[in-house]
Amino acid sequence: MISQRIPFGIMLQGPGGHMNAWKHPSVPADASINFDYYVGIARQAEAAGIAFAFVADGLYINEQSIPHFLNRFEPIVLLSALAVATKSIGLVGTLSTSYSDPFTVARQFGSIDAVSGGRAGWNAVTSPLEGSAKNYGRDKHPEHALRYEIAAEHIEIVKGLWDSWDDDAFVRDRQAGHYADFSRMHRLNFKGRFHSAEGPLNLGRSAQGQPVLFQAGGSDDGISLGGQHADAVFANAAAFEENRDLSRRLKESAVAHGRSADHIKIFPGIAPIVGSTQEEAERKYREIRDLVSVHEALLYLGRFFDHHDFTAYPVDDPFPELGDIGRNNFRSTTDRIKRVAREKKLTLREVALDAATSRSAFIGTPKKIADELIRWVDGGAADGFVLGFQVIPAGLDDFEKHVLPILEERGRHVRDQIGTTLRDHLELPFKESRYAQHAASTTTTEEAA
Ligand SMILES: Cc1cc2nc3c(=O)[nH]c(=O)nc-3n(C[C@H](O)[C@H](O)[C@H](O)COP(=O)(O)O)c2cc1C
Repeated sequence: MISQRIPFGIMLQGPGGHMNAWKHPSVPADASINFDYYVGIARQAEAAGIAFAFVADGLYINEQSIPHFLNRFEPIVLLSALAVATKSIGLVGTLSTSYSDPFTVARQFGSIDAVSGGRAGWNAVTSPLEGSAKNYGRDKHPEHALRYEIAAEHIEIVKGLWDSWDDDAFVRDRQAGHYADFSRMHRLNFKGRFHSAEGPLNLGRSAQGQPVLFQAGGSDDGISLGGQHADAVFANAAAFEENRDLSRRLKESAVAHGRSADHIKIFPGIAPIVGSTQEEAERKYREIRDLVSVHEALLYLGRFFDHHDFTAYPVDDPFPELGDIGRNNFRSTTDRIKRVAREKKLTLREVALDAATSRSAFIGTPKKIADELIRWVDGGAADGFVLGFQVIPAGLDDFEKHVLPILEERGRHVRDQIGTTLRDHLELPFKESRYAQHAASTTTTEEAA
C-alpha cells in the first residue's frame, strides 16, 4: 500500500530558481559553480528527508541568458560527485534526447545508479533552445514533433540497453572460470530511424533495476511520451486545476500504454515562500521580485520564446500577438503564457514580471503551505513536488524549519527515507527486466494452458 507521505525533490540550480538569485545576500554569488555549496545543500536536503536532488540543464547560452546559466556544472559530472558526497538522497539529472547518443546515456546514468547504490534518475528532455543545434554541429534544431519522435526511440534504446544482463547474469564463479552467464545476456539489436544500437551494454542492472525515468514536457506529445515511459514527470503548471488535469491526462496515457496509474508520479515544480504571517511572506516575495528590473524580466520571458526580443514592444500595451513564436521551444509553457495573458488581459510588463518571479499558491504561513500541499496531493493534482526555491538556502531553511514539522505532525512527512533506492523513496516498485517480465508472462500462459 502506498503511504500518506508526500515525496519532495529539490532543484539544485546554483543560487536558486530566480534569475537574479545570485544577487541575494544569503547565497554565494558563484553558487552555480561552487561545489562545496552544492554538497552543503544536498546534505541538508538529505537530512531533512527530501527524496531527490534534481539538476536541470540547457545547451545554449547567449548574452540574454539567466546569469547563473552562463557558468554552470554539467549534470552527469555534478551528480557523480554528489553520489559520493551523500548517502541516501536520489540524484536526478537532465540530459537531452535530441543531442546525445543512447548508448552513452545508458552507460552514464547506469553508472551513477551503480556508484550511488540505486539512487539515480534521468530527466529525459527534448531541449527547447534552437541555438543548441549550432553547438552540436547541426544545421537546424529539430522541430517539436520530430524531437518527440527522436525521444521515443532514444528512450526505448536506453531502457532496452539497461536490461542487457539479467539480475543474476554475473556469476563470477572463480572455480569454474565463469565471469558471466551468457545465456542471461541480451542483445537489443535495435535499428531505428534516428538511432541504432546492437548491445549488450557493458554494465549490469542496478539495485533498483533501472534508473528512475523522469520526463519534463507538458504538450500533447510530451504527455504521450510520459505515459509510455516515465516513472515520474516534472510539471510546471501553476494552478491546482491545471495540474489536476495534467496529472489525470498523464495517468490515463500510462493506462492506455498498459501501465498502472500508480507507476507514474507527477511532481509539479513549486517555489514556496514562507512567512510567519501572510504579510511577511508577501514582503519576502516582493524582496525577491525586486531583484529584477523590467528590462531583465523581458529578457527572461524571451528565453521561453527562443530569446524573442520583447524589449522591442511598448511594455504597458497588452501582451503582443505572437503567432507561432515559441511553439517550437518550450511549447506547453509558451502556450500557457499566451493563454493566461489573453484570458486575464495582461500587459507585457505584467507577463514579464510574473514570469521572472512567478507567484504561486505556496506563498504564506507554514500552515497555509502545508494545507495547500496536502490539498494538491489528496485532490489528485500531484503525487509529490519539486521544490524550486527562488533563493535556495533561505528557501530550504524556511521550508525545513517551518513547513516540514507540520507535515510530520500530520503523518505526511518522515525525515528517514523509505528504503535505500530512489524507487523506494518514491514508492515505485523495483524495475523488473523486460526479459524477466516476458518469462513470467510466458510461464503464466503455459501454466494456464
Ligand atoms: C517542467 C519542465 C522542465 C523542463 N526542464 C528542462 C531542462 O532542464 N532542460 C531542457 O533542455 N529542457 C527542459 N524542458 C523543456 C522540454 O525539454 C521541452 O523541450 C519543451 O518543454 C517542449 O516540450 P513541451 O512543449 O512538451 O513542454 C522542461 C520542460 C518543462 C515543462
